[in-house]
Amino acid sequence: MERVDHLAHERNKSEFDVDAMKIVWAGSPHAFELSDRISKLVASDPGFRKDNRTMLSRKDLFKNTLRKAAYAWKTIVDLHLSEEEAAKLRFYVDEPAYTDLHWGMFVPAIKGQGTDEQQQKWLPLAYKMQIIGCYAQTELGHGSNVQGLETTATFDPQTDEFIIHSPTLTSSKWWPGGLGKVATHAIAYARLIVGGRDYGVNGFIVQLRSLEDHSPLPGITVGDIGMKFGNGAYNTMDNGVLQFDHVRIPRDQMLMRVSQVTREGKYKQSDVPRQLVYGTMVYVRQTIVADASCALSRAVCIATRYSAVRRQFGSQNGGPETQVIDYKTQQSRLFPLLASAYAFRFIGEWLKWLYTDVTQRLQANDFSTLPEAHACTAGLKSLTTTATADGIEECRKLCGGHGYLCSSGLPELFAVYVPACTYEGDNTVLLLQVARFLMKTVSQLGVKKPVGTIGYMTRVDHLMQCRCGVQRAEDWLNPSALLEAFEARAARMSVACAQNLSNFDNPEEGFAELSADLVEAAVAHCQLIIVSKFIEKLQQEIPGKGVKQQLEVLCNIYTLFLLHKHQGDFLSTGCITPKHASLANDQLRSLYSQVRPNAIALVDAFNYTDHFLGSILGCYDGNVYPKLYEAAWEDPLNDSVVPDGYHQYIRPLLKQQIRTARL
Ligand SMILES: CCCCCCCCCCCCCCCCCCCCCC(=O)SCCNC(=O)CCNC(=O)[C@H](O)C(C)(C)COP(=O)(O)OP(=O)(O)OC[C@H]1O[C@@H](n2cnc3c(N)ncnc32)[C@H](O)[C@@H]1OP(=O)(O)O
Ligand SMILES: Cc1cc2nc3c(=O)[nH]c(=O)nc-3n(C[C@H](O)[C@H](O)[C@H](O)COP(=O)(O)OP(=O)(O)OC[C@H]3O[C@@H](n4cnc5c(N)ncnc54)[C@H](O)[C@@H]3O)c2cc1C
Repeated sequence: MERVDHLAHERNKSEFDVDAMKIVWAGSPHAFELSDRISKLVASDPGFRKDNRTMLSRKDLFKNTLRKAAYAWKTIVDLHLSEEEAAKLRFYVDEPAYTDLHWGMFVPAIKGQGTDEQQQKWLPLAYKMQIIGCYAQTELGHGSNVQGLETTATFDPQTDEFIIHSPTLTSSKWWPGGLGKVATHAIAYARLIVGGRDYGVNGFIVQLRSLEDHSPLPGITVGDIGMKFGNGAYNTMDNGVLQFDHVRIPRDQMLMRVSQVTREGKYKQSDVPRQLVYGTMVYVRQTIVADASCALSRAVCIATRYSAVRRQFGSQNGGPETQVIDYKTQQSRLFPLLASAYAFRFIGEWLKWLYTDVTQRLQANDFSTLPEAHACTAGLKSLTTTATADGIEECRKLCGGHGYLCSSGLPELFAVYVPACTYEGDNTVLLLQVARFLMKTVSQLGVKKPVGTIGYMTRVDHLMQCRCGVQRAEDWLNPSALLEAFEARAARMSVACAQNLSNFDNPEEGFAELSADLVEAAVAHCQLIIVSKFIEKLQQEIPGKGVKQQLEVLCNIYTLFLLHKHQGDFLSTGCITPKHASLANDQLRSLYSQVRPNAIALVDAFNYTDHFLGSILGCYDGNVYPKLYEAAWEDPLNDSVVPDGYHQYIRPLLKQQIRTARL
């Protein structure tokens, strides 16, 4: 049967080279080729089917995830896939699994915090998956407050071992992914106790399960913590609980890059900063920022295609009704999310560069950029995951009633995504870290020159009193006007917080009292980073007909949308006047009209397969209604015309009503 493209008329409207945009989105021709090839490989293999996920019981779902993970590994080995290809395969398989924590946290923790000898011993085993690891930091009683962890690792000089112990119920490890049912080993974080002295939290490699029959080793109590939010969704993951009862491990299983314990029981701190114990979190936060654009673009692709298919009201003389994408309200909700997906893509790329840079510096014992890397990863993780989780839910609403169906793909996407606002650092707690960094920067102005993402603070005197020069709506398209408005707002909010803080005798009390304002200042700073990196990206050469113009439109939408949404900040700090705000809004409306004919092509540029999207509403050909109709009949509830339970619960009720009616 010939495949009809119901969105062809939309694709014909586009004003730019979609193939060139696909390369910009992927990052390079090589990244595009890789992504395209692996996504098609996964989509065409029935072993990676995922359309029944929301209908399975937890046990069946979990077993199916184990099957897929093993099948993915077999595919990687059989096809001799490179590390890069394997990572893409995991991405397109699109099912959270214990392997994420093994590759995403266990391996990086050993690499970042292990000595050379430790890496040589453990990494080959982990690379071949002869051991499977998890990252066991969080406890029942403490997640955010890492220094409050209670698990102990006490050095026993008699036997040259550490004794790992959970002294209280609240010290039970709680949440680690992969721990519940799969991991054979953990990087367990525990308080290091040597000679009766507490040296704070450190990582230890602890074997949990037998490599022969998978039973927990003596002293280990381990299991799954139970069902989580949503059908399917993150329930493919075995988040676990773990208690240690005086479990002994050899001394050399303490990760010793940051600090060491000698055979004689002496504690030694190396010259790398203690914060490197937190290094794995910095790495993962950076990957989470890159992932935000993937999750948001997926939701936006579904909502954009469906908005072009869906018609409601407005028929004239019996003609077709209006496509809902043509309503200005729909555009004002959808297009900023489309622009955000692109903005997050580019900030993810930049953050990857920053992370690589800081890692190289750390290897050369240059720790100078670590505080900025921590502030950027923490702040951008917070900002992008919050916006993405909210954006996915907005996309569901943009799809009306059908968005609430699991077959739209949006409920599961939301349920899988939303814990990103909590894991790897609660988003508010992370913004407070950014705020601390900003307050330190302001307090050191004149003493230490701010560089990198806080470089704008060198012009603080100008930014405190500059006036916006915008006179006509088009003036808002000038990148300098936009940048200055965002810089002035961020600088003024930080300086105001710093001034308010100075009124407190006790700075910590002041910080706690003003924390809500500090979080807002941190948001302003992080938004400025995203805006400025988007603008920088556009200063580069970007090949392809009309590609750069489209990106300029998206950059302006992203920036002016933020200005509109946060106009309270911009007005109260005096960075702009109500007239400027109103002109910005006029400009935004005109930008929505410019993006409208290109909307479908802009989501096609993500190059997602129908398998990856997992959504009837977002399917490439836009043939939504027949597919929805067919899918309904495939629901297990429709296996029989008369439901199970009819004789037990419906028929007696109906009969009883007949008797009552006769009375
Ligand atoms: C199929 C086959 C496939 C094969 C191929 C496969 C390839 C596969 C690849 C798979 C990929 C999948 C991706 C993974 C998926 C993820 C899944 C989700 C996992 C989720 C895991 C987790 O969820 S895991 C737990 C995370 N749990 C937190 O996230 C706790 C937050 N809580 C804190 O993070 C701290 O506790 C908090 C608040 C800072 C206060 O810490 P505190 O009290 O000690 O600190 P203070 O505030 O006193 O800070 C003291 C000084 O340290 C500075 N500083 C603080 N942190 C710093 C840092 N990180 N780096 C540098 N510096 C730092 C600070 O700036 C101060 O500096 P200064 O003194 O100079 O001012
Ligand atoms: C799906 C999922 C997977 C996870 N995987 C892992 C894993 O693999 N390994 C692992 O070790 N952990 C894992 N975690 C745990 C996760 O890292 C923690 O839940 C997270 O760091 C938040 O900590 P918390 O739960 O203690 O939140 P809490 O700190 O208890 O937060 C509760 C509330 O208090 C607020 N709050 C806390 N402190 C402050 C403060 N100082 N100032 C202002 N407000 C504050 C927060 O903003 C939040 O609103 C996972 C969690 C989830 C949900």
